[in-house]
Amino acid sequence: MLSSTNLSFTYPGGEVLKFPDLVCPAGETRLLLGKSGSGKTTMLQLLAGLRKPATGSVVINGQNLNELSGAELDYFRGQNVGMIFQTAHFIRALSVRENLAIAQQLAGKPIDRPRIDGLLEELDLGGKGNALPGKLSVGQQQRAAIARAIINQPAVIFADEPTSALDDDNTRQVIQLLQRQAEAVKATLLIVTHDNRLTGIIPQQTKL
Ligand SMILES: Nc1ncnc2c1ncn2[C@@H]1O[C@H](COP(=O)(O)OP(=O)(O)OP(=O)(O)O)[C@@H](O)[C@H]1O
Repeated sequence: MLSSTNLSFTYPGGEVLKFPDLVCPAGETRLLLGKSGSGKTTMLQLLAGLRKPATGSVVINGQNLNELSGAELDYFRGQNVGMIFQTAHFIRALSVRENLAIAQQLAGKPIDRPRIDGLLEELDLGGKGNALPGKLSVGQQQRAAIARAIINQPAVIFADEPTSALDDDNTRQVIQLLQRQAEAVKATLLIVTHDNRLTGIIPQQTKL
């Protein structure tokens, strides 16, 4: 469950950016749409607690993010929020499997090897656990990024342009996987996109 009320933000010297209120139940997939520069990435950063709003509040799973200190917020994010970006960001010197293990440790959880291997298997990466992320194809990297985002069974998954680097086949596959995985852990899935391939298949949409 994710909700936001009265959010606004101002970059130094910039205009006030005001954002629509959101109420996203557990299990919902919603697109965040808007033209370039409208504030999609900024809103995602506010919702994920990566930036502090000038006004307003964000509530994830009953927790108002404004009430958390910096360290508490980092810990809360590790446990409750999964993030996927346009291109995947991994620790390059570590294998795919170790990248997932670190994500579990950062959330204060014990390393769960069977969950890691099961998830990789499910995302068609069963043979790639020992590979370095840089040795994977772009589509495989995006699936590994999905694995890392959901490894801790977050309440909310934020995806910022997750399909813009992918061809049609990989786009369809990645979105289906994301939705299936979000449903499996009953997460809210919020996708920032320009991608017209997604607007036809995901009816819940918020426009900036
Ligand atoms: N770090 C920053 N410092 C100052 N202004 C910024 C910064 N990041 C974004 N902005 C400004 O804030 C506004 C919203 O930017 P944002 O990146 O959130 O838009 P967006 O909708 O995600 O754009 P795009 O689709 O092009 O990625 C823009 O006017 C942008 O110029």
